[in-house]
Amino acid sequence: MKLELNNITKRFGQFIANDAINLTVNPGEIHALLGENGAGKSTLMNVLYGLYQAEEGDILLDGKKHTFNGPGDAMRAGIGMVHQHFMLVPVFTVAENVALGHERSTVFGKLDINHARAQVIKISERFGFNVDPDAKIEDLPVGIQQRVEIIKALALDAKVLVFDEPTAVLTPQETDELINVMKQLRDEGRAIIFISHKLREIKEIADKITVIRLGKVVGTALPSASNEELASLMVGRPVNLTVNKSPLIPSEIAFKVTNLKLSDKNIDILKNISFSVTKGEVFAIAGVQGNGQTELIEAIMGLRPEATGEIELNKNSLKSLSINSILNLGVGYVPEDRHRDAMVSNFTISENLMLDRTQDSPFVKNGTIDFDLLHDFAKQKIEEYDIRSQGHLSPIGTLSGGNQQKVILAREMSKALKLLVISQPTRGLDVGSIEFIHKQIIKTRDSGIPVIVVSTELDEVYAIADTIAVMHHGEIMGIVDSSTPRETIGMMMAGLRN
Ligand SMILES: Nc1ncnc2c1ncn2[C@@H]1O[C@H](COP(=O)(O)OP(=O)(O)OP(=O)(O)O)[C@@H](O)[C@H]1O
Repeated sequence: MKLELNNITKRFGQFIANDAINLTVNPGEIHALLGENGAGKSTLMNVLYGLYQAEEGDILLDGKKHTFNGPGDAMRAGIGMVHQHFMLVPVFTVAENVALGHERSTVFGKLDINHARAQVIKISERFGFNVDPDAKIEDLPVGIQQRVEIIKALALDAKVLVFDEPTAVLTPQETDELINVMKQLRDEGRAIIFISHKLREIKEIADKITVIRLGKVVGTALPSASNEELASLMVGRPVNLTVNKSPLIPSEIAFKVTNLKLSDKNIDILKNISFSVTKGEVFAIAGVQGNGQTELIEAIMGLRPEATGEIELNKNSLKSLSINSILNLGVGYVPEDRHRDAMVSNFTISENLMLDRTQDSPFVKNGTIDFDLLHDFAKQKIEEYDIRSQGHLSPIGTLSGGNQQKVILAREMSKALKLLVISQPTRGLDVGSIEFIHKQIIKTRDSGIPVIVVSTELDEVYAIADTIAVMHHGEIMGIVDSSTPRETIGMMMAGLRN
């Protein structure tokens, strides 16, 4: 089915998120949408899926005009969406989730779980998905949950499929598998829209690329374009993807973990972890997601009191301190799940910039908040971090994913720091913002602060790390310096000791 979006304009108040956008996607084509954080990609997809109604413009499927008042209309017309944040009901089974939302469709009639189960099995077999129709969503890893979203779309035989940053939360192997599935869907003649900030993936699978900036289409490109060409088309200026940094100056140990152990139901999650970080050092923890990195950071931040071993910052034990006490010591913390742990959606940007700053808060005087000071601070950070929004009083939930991440980074990196702990610093950020955040991390390091970064992106690890530790199955496979070849790191990620 051919999709045409003609002159789509979507406003939020005075703000124009999509400005007369034209996009045509043919059957059997993977069409990538590329654009900076806040460029308007997700908004356009939400218009297509009936979540938003455009003020102007038309949606055409095989030349026929459609109006979608909700996702149900879009789904029935043959549009499927795999969301950035899954829209599944966690306490329901896979089959129940597949049946949900389809209840008014002719395919399912009423909530027909048996039919849904059969569909799950059939589609799983076709794509080699290995998904159990009776498993509960909340018990499944993210990679499998995503497959459920794909099954849900295919159960209604979606002819146009939208993948909005589907690889952001996947392991490299899951990404490769997803890329194969997308190719298979294309070869079956479906029209596919793919949104990603990862130029490598776009170049690997896209047939065409449309670039959006500030709500407008600014150009198209072929997958053969260089990274630099794509980046500058997207950001509107040249982007330098390598960070300049001076060599690590040997210094005293500021942070130390000794024999940290954690187990859950007799399974060892952290096995005797020991490492130290000096002042002014970026210590990166690499590894495939799910090898204990999350739990290690949680233990450091006081969120895993059951862990044994020692954790010290400037020779003071952090063990048995609460997360609040640790934050109040001057630890900046950017958690991996920003929605759950780092922001309050309906609070403004200003209010979110103040969160967690209870004791040392520069914005609180005599027990009251100095709003003028807070708003000035927010305006300054919006400028400095290039946070695209309608101002400091916008609720953070209305910002694009990448811009939400920038607010959290701005808050944590602006504290009087003794230690900075960041998980997946640039997840969901565009290349221009990645360049900026990497520079900020190096600036923090150069001011003598120890920095711990967890990242599943090897490019990122190499761009900023002085020292690299690789985790595998809850263990550190080796601690090496950043001149170590990628192959060695890759072998450690697969479980071989250095
Ligand atoms: N419900 C809303 N209310 C107000 N403004 C909104 C709303 N939804 C989106 N916006 C604004 O529209 C702009 C486009 O956001 P959108 O999420 O489409 O960007 P994006 O290109 O998908 O970015 P990212 O790459 O960061 O996900 C942003 O500036 C955002 O703040």
